[in-house]
Amino acid sequence: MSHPLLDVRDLVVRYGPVTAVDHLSFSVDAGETLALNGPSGCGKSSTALAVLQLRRPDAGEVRFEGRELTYLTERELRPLRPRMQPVFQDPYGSLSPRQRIRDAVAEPLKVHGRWNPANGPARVTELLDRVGLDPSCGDRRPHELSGGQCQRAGIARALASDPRLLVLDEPVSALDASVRAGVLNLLADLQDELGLGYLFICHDRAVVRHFADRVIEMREGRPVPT
Ligand SMILES: Nc1ncnc2c1ncn2[C@@H]1O[C@H](COP(=O)(O)OP(=O)(O)OP(=O)(O)O)[C@@H](O)[C@H]1O
Repeated sequence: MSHPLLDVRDLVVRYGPVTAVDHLSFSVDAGETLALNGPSGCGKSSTALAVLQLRRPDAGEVRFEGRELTYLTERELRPLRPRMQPVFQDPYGSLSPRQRIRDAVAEPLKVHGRWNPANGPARVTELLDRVGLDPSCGDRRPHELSGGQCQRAGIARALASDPRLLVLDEPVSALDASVRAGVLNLLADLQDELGLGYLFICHDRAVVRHFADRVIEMREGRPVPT
């Protein structure tokens, strides 16, 4: 039986007395972009963290490729984590400042036991090329790249794990308007090519309308009619 790539039912995230996500349900298919849109504090990032199981939800179900994640231990989650990758807002903050870009992109291959000294370096160069970065960028550190280049490097690192779902938490919000379109076009091309599902979190309604197949408008942890 076919199932959505990601199926979230009645998700609840609380921080003490604050209910950040209040019985939210949605699904994302392969090759589809679902956007969560809404003002600061409406629960978008809390939803992203709960989907990724980086913060365990207080209630609800998160099914990824048909498998319920909320009951799994960290050990059981480990083999699934490469398949659902985050891309965060701050391109500099999501890469280690001392690590060369080439090593940052190679790291997931090494961690997941897919590094082969014979073709690993070529795979890294291929990933850099796929996100529109010159191979020379691989020798630099994050602060030696522009914000847009750095975000592309973060996307290359996410792709190194061969993900099926990208959780994109405000991926272009820290970028100048002039480089935003380039990164969004890259994400659209990657989706077409690889059939990736995107959970796209963005407070900018114009960007969301342009980029997403479907939009959930959120207020206070809940969907509101658009
Ligand atoms: N670690 C935390 N501890 C306590 N409260 C938190 C924590 N993280 C988020 N919150 C609260 O949960 C609610 C939802 O926050 P969340 O960051 O998920 O919203 P958001 O829509 O992503 O906002 P932003 O765009 O500003 O990041 C807010 O009221 C916020 O103050």
